[in-house]
Amino acid sequence: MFILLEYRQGNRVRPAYRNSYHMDQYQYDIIVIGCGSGGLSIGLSMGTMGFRVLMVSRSDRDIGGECLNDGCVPSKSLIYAAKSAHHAKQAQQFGLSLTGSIDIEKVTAYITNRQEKIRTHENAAWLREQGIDVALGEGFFVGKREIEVNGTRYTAKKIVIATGSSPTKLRVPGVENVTYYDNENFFELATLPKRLLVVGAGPIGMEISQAMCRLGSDVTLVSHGKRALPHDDEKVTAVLVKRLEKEGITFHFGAEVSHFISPNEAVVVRSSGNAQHVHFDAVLVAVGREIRLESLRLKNAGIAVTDNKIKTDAYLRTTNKHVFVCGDVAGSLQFSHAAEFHARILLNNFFSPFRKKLRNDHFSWVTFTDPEVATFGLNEEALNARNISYTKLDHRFKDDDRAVTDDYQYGRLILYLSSKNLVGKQRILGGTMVAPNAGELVQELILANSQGLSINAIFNKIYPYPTASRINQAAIIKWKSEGLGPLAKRLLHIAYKVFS
Ligand SMILES: Cc1cc2nc3c(=O)[nH]c(=O)nc-3n(C[C@H](O)[C@H](O)[C@H](O)COP(=O)(O)OP(=O)(O)OC[C@H]3O[C@@H](n4cnc5c(N)ncnc54)[C@H](O)[C@@H]3O)c2cc1C
Ligand SMILES: NC(=O)c1ccc[n+]([C@@H]2O[C@H](COP(=O)([O-])OP(=O)(O)OC[C@H]3O[C@@H](n4cnc5c(N)ncnc54)[C@H](O)[C@@H]3O)[C@@H](O)[C@H]2O)c1
Repeated sequence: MFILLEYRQGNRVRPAYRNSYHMDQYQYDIIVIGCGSGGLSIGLSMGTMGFRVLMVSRSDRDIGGECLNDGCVPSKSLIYAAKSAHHAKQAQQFGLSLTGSIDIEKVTAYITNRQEKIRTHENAAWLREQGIDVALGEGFFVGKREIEVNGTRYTAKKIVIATGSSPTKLRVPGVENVTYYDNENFFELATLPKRLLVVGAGPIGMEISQAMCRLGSDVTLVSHGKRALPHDDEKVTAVLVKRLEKEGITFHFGAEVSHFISPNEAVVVRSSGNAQHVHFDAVLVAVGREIRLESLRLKNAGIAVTDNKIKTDAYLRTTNKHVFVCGDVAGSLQFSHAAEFHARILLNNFFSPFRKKLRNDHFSWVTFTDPEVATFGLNEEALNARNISYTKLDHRFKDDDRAVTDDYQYGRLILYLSSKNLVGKQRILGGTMVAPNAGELVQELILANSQGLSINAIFNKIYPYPTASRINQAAIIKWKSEGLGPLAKRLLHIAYKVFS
């Protein structure tokens, strides 16, 4: 029933018609507060269907949200620049000689240029061309179905809050004296910090640490957690950490910055109590996200908040039945595609009597380090918690021909398979991979997982040799052949005698 617009691909959309059926009691059919990944998905889809849509953004530059302005797009552009530099250095083993060093201003210019390309279809004028009204300013509630922006009030049948999240600040003594970055100012770097201290080993800390190390910074990473990427499989993240250590990053896990002695010196204390001094020129803080709700004046709309989170039901509906949440502000998984997924659920529920709940059982994410870490479906903890029986495949890449030619024999794929059902069908319940381009390699596994396909869909597929994704089939073939018992082998021998 609904069309989810692929706005990031720059499709031009014009409403096929403006709806003739107006709910004149309200100025708009829908108001969306926040024009990031979630808000744009909802607003553009509703606009395409001819509904009267008002989108609210703090400013024109804020359209595109964190993903375009301070998140995915600048970080992936930075990673691309760093990867190019890394590959050039790698080519020295084949006789190429390199001179010179990275010009960070050129890297920053590249990042800005990529953002501007996307901004051509993520800005107020473009949205208005699509027939969507845009109000620029901080939006807040003044009633159950009414908001105010810059002194003007607007009403709508439904309102969606898609206001995102903000970086958690590091609050330790002396922090006010250091050169402090988080994702909101990091991508405008004017100079390359010679020594960069990164706090936090989540996806931001890991992706940016590697990129900056490859661009020439001496990177030290300090993280509370005992390991990197706490939401991914430990065995897989250990492979990544080993690779990054080889590239020159120093890790301090189970540790925190207790205080800064000077603008260039931090005291790092391990959970054992041992303290160590770390010297740096700049600090990048990536210790998670906060949801800021004060400015929305939610009380005016009867929207309840618990533990600084908007109270919602499984359908992303707040305690005000006309108001919904979408994206990071929902306080669930915080990714651009999670925000798009929320938008799909809301759009479905706006138009269908068969309402969908938010369920993350088939969700996936990728950390864009090199190698990438890709995770999808249910992990071991979730399977055990739900008492689901499973078989675990732990497949190494050491004998994979493509891993040999392209030098990534360290790769690893973990898959969780269901038990056979009554007709002998086995499904992929979840998995994780660490390898170059793992995010692309697992796509067929994600399809099998989300569509409930049998593992035979992978087993029977003909893969061109030597595509990297043959590893998915290799894991299943290896497991099936190891499972051949004496009886099965005997039957095969008999069949061979009889039929050949
Ligand atoms: C460095 C970094 C890298 C990332 N990389 C990835 C990645 O590779 N892949 C991925 O899937 N995710 C990634 N993410 C996460 C992703 O950026 C977010 O999950 C996503 O942008 C959230 O979208 P959203 O629509 O919920 O919120 P946002 O994109 O934050 O949009 C919210 C918008 O609402 C506006 N707003 C807030 N309050 C108001 C108000 N009262 N009135 C008007 N406007 C308001 C804000 O200014 C903002 O423009 C990354 C994040 C960071 C920080
Ligand atoms: N590739 C991607 O999809 C991608 C990339 C970047 C960000 N994101 C999204 O953005 C979110 C935020 O990323 P993030 O990396 O900031 O957060 P995170 O919550 O994922 O990780 C925070 C890290 O900081 C550590 N930490 C917390 N407090 C600390 C302290 N005081 N001292 C030292 N370490 C501390 C934690 O142990 C953890 O390692 C992610 O959860 C993800 O949803 C996604």
